[in-house]
Amino acid sequence: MEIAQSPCFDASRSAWSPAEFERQLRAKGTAYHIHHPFNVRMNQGGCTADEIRCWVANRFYYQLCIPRKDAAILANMPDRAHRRLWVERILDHDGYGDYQGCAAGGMEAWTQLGLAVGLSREELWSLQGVAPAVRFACDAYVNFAAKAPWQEAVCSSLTEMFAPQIHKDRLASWPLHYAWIEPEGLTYFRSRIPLASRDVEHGLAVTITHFTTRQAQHRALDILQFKLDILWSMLDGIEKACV
Ligand SMILES: O=C(O)c1cc(C(=O)O)c2c(n1)C(=O)C(=O)c1cc(C(=O)O)[nH]c1-2
Repeated sequence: MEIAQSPCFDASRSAWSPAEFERQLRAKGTAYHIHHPFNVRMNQGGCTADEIRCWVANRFYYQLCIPRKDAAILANMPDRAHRRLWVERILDHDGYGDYQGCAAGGMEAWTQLGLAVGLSREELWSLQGVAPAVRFACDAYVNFAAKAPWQEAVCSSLTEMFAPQIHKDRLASWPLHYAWIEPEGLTYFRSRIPLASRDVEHGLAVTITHFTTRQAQHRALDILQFKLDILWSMLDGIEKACV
């Protein structure tokens, strides 16, 4: 898949230091979907119950795609040490073992969110309410992860640098604005905060080690922008389908 290239940079300039490269990656947070009008309105309490249900049902497709894209990356990773770290991401979402407690996994936690907002398990898992634009956006992420060199796919996961804040915002604002949602329904958001930070530590280490010329570092920024665009497009699709 072709990633759009940022317009003007001088490839002959020397590489950024790791610290400056990380700063440049983190600066991409200004384009995170935390700033999307639908997300802003949702966190300000402006959504109806139907709009919240619609967002939860559509976002479930993203939840479903994350372990599939992580499995695709795992398959492309030649190195055992990286695979040992990466496999945790799949288990985080799919769950493992006897399905008690945390082992139930993120998709089950998202299902509990669905139940808390008034969706049935069947409605959620049937994917009936998923808008085509949301499917296309999520599928683009899975396809990119399967086809790109694994380090590029790892780089595309770095939007997780910005995810703890979006989860914290929901934990702070939803109980105030949407008191009808049982607090246990918000467990998914709470659970992701430490996991996202752990994922980012590995993702940043891979990215900083792999993209070592100025040209490559710009490529990493373009990949991150591609993933930011996926998340933004998802919310565009959700806004169109749900409002
Ligand atoms: O709720 C959100 O806004 C949000 C965003 C993102 C993200 O930035 O990609 C992830 C998640 N949540 C999330 O829960 C999650 O498990 C996750 C995994 C990944 C990834 O790219 O591997 N992103 C995200």
